[in-house]
Amino acid sequence: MANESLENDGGTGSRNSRNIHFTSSVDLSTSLESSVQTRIFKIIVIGDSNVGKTCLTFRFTGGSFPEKTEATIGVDFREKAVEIEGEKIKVQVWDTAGQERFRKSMVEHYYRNVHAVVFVYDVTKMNSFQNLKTWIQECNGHRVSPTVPRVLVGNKCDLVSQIQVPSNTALKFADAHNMLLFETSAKDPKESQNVDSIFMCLACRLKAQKSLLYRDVEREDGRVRLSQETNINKSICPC
Ligand SMILES: Nc1nc2c(ncn2[C@@H]2O[C@H](COP(=O)(O)OP(=O)(O)OP(=O)(O)O)[C@@H](O)[C@H]2O)c(=O)[nH]1
Ligand SMILES: [Mg+2]
Repeated sequence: MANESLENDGGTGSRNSRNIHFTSSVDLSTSLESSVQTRIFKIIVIGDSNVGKTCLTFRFTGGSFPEKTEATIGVDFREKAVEIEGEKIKVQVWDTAGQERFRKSMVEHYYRNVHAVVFVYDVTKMNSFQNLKTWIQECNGHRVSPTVPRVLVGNKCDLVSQIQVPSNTALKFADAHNMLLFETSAKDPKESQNVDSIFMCLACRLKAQKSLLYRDVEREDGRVRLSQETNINKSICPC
């Protein structure tokens, strides 16, 4: 995947959105000094096309709802620096493509070294909820450890009159799969904090896993990819 560059940013023009670039690489030896500072948590966002994955990740990292999105091709990276109980952490969100034709060559990369998984459905589309089983199977099929935290997100709750997936049905499903359930809206500004809680809750759980390595660099094909700094959001654990 070295030097791979996918130009789509979901039409959002997000300044926090980054495509795949493994071009800014240096020898490991020259960058280790600064590598012990910040942990990076890789969180992937999975689900049917059109459920609002891009909008949710944009809301978390950019703080707003994108006016226009296009189907994600491959993956868009969005990153947010947060501070939890005094520790600076980078939350690296992988906004994946829901359409099979835009994701098939990328699936291995999605699940590789993933720290947490967010499964999204659209509360106004029963089909997107029923398809969660398939997304969970795909995740399990890629040897994602059961210890990797997973959460379930029902998006588009602002469309109250169109809701097809009852909360108690979603809750039962979440319980059965050992996941927390968030019902929210990427569009409704009043839900903004709730959207933040999805990712901050996962970051808090990951922070507690002391086994996760400290790193500011990632080995990729024998080289090292530098990560970029973004705004720091100080927070206490929302869980
Ligand atoms: N009403 C409402 N519309 C939303 C919400 N979130 C997303 N949308 C709309 O749903 C459509 C799809 O949103 P995206 O975020 O692009 O969907 P996606 O899951 O990233 O789709 P793929 O990239 O194809 O996998 C867009 O028209 C958004 O404006 C929400 O919370 N409420
Ligand atoms: Mg998308």
